[in-house]
Amino acid sequence: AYQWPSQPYDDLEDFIYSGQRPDGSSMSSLVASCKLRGTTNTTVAAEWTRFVYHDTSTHNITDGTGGLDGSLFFELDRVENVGAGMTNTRSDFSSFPSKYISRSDITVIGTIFAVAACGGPAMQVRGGRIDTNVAGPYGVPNASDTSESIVATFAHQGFNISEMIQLVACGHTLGGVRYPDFPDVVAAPSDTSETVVDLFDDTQQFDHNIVTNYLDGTTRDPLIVLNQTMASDLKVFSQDPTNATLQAMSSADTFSSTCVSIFDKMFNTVPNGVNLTDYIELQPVKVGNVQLTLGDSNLEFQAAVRVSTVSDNTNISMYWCDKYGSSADCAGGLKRYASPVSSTTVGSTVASAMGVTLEKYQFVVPIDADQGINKFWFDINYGNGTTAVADNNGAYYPVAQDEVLWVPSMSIAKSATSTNGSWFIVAAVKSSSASDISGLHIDCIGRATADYIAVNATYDLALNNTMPSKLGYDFYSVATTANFGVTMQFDIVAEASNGTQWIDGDRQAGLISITLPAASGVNTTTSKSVGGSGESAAWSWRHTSAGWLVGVILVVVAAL
Ligand code: HEM
Repeated sequence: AYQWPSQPYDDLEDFIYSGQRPDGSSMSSLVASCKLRGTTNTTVAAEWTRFVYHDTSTHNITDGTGGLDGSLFFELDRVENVGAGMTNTRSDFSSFPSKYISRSDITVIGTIFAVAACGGPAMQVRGGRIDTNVAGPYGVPNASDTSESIVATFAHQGFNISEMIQLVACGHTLGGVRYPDFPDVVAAPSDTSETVVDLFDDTQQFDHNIVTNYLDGTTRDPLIVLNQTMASDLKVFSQDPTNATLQAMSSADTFSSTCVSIFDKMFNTVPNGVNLTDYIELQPVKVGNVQLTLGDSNLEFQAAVRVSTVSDNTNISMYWCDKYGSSADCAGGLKRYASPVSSTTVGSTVASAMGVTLEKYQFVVPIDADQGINKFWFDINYGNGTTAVADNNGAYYPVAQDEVLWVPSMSIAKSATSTNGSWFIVAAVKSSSASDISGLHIDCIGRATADYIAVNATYDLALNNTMPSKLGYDFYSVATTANFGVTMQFDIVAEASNGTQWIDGDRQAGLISITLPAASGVNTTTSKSVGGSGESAAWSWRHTSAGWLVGVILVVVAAL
């Protein structure tokens, strides 16, 4: 069962289903509602879907090289990749790769956002693709290629004739062919400064019209009915003279299920040696944005919990145990709890296609430095008679350490207008441990760079005497110098002389300038029952009404 924390799963899951980066910038919204690209009559979704196939195309099934590895980002000057759609897509994707989500993962996730945005199925994908930083071999078929050459090219990529037909039909249900990129196919409009896209079928939707129109002879597909030298879809489809492959995908349902399975094969076309993650499933309750840091007069703890299928009556509380003092680890049953400071509706086009609504509840609470926090969990009252406790399968959500903490409020974001500027990073180290610490550094990575190449760098932090100690912490800082691009993620690592390491991991420099709402008030309870869900510090059960019943029985048995 899924357990938090779990990278890269956590970041992939949240990006796929929330559709956005941790700082709120949404990739999914770029394609939502099957949006048209600018003033053209093709869609952003179509451009993104063409892009994924062209990255796949460098795969060589014989020696296992190439495939989805992000090489396409360096191949757009090739004739096989001509078209404004390709450069638009590269630019759309460029700010979203992150520590655990590669450029090639973004390319795949972009396609599932695209398909779902245009009424297609919600597809599940894996993560873990590894990017190359150089162009790969040539490999995309050109419309002018002979039938034999097109078949051989797909075979080289690992697709047989029927899979080739399926892949082309599933791709060419979206978008079309544009003048001026393909003047040999599409006739020039009267005003040649315009972009005209001749669509493959009459709809912008991800639907089976591309198939039925071909089968009943009404197709308008420009790669079938226009310039016959360039009639690549005709060359592809007529490899099966009986049309059995297209017949088998000529209903809405069979088209959808065939495309899910052939796209899955395409998405998993990666170089040998790349181990993809499991399929990334939606977690009904997902914890994120967890951070313990220093506020003005207290420590401050933040966490967000994303919950599906909530209503206006849904009520959520965060509970936690102290780390120090007489109530450490909820001794005596003492728990603290607070309400969220805000909530936001999130959700990618994939979540919408699944019919799921997602709400992210943000918690910000003051923590007394003498009490600390060692674990937290959530009590959810859905408001419809159902309650649940989200406690990480009984393990609770741990707060790993408080020896070294990032302080975003004292750190400084690089200038928004400069791509080159540095981030000023401040870490707080417990004064009681400071003398024991033999090394303090940050390991940084930026993947959203101007040249698409990940930048890694490590910096030592030095004691900053201009920042007086407070709340039992000393302050250390460093100004980064490498050009990490739009966002940077880092781990702060402190090493004690006895070899112990304390890590404040997976911090996001992109969160520096984000102002959080004021902290909520903190309540305290020693009651065994939390919010009617039967939760207690000593034991817990997570299952809604049935869990509550089991809880009542256990309480009765315990009382006897
Ligand atoms: C024989 C193989 C293929 C050939 C020769 C071919 C050729 C083309 C051409 C010439 C265009 C017009 C591009 C433009 O004007 O920007 C196009 C568009 C497109 N292709 Fe393919 N294609 C092939 C296979 C595929 C596959 C396998 C997929 C995806 C699975 C795909 C997805 C798309 C999409 C979505 C568009 C529309 C792009 C837009 O509207 O901007 N194609 N294709």
